[in-house]
Amino acid sequence: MKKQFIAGNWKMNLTLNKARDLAKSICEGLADSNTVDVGIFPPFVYLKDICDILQSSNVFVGAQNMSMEKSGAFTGEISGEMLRDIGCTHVIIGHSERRTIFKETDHIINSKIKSALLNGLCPILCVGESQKERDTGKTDEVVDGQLSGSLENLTSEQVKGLTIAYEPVWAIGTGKTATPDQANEVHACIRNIIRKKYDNSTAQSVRIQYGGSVNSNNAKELLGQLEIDGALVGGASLDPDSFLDIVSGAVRHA
Ligand SMILES: O=C[C@H](O)COP(=O)(O)O
Repeated sequence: MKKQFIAGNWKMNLTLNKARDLAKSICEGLADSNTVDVGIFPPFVYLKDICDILQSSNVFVGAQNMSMEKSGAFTGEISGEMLRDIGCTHVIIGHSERRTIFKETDHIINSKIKSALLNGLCPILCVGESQKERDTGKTDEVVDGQLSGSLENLTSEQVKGLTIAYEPVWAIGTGKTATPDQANEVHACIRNIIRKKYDNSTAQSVRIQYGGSVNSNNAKELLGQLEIDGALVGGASLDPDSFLDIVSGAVRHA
């Protein structure tokens, strides 16, 4: 039985005090729940504070991005070693906003995943198609290409430790969620791609989250789908009640 994984991506939001309050509210609201994995992904500058607040809780803390480089003259960058050093356990890699606004390629994403793993961080790899790609029937092809490039030269053991977030670009921040059937179908396709590239046990071990306008009204049905192992939540993760409601919709699939 796989535990579902609900992650809150705070993106570039909040002030330090609001970030601290949100982390505390989430932690208190979860109490001792260990039937679901929960992680939050604050902006870089708040990470150390939030790691300290949550250090004896069961909430994971991760970054929204990291450098593919180890160290050195890379002004403005943050390394995997730095994230690990302050207590992060996870990192989001290849979010569609990184791919489109910051022009991150699958090659860069692949290097970042390798660097995250070398530093003991668990990556959440994001993939997903644009509206145009969906409309022209290219969803499976796009996701396959993103996975092939991003996972290049990774071993089955490494892939087993990954979380993949399927985030259709057209559903991010738009209020237009994929239907449970649409999401489940692409998740099954992603698992099949992993099965072909690796093997069945790798495909079954990897957790696949859905992301894109998840909220407290639609989470339960999405999370009830057989191929959906969690959610990567943006906007709704900034409100503790909404985020905790989403967490309470998590289930365990056999
Ligand atoms: O990382 C989270 C996703 O981009 C989803 O964001 P959203 O829930 O605001 O649509």
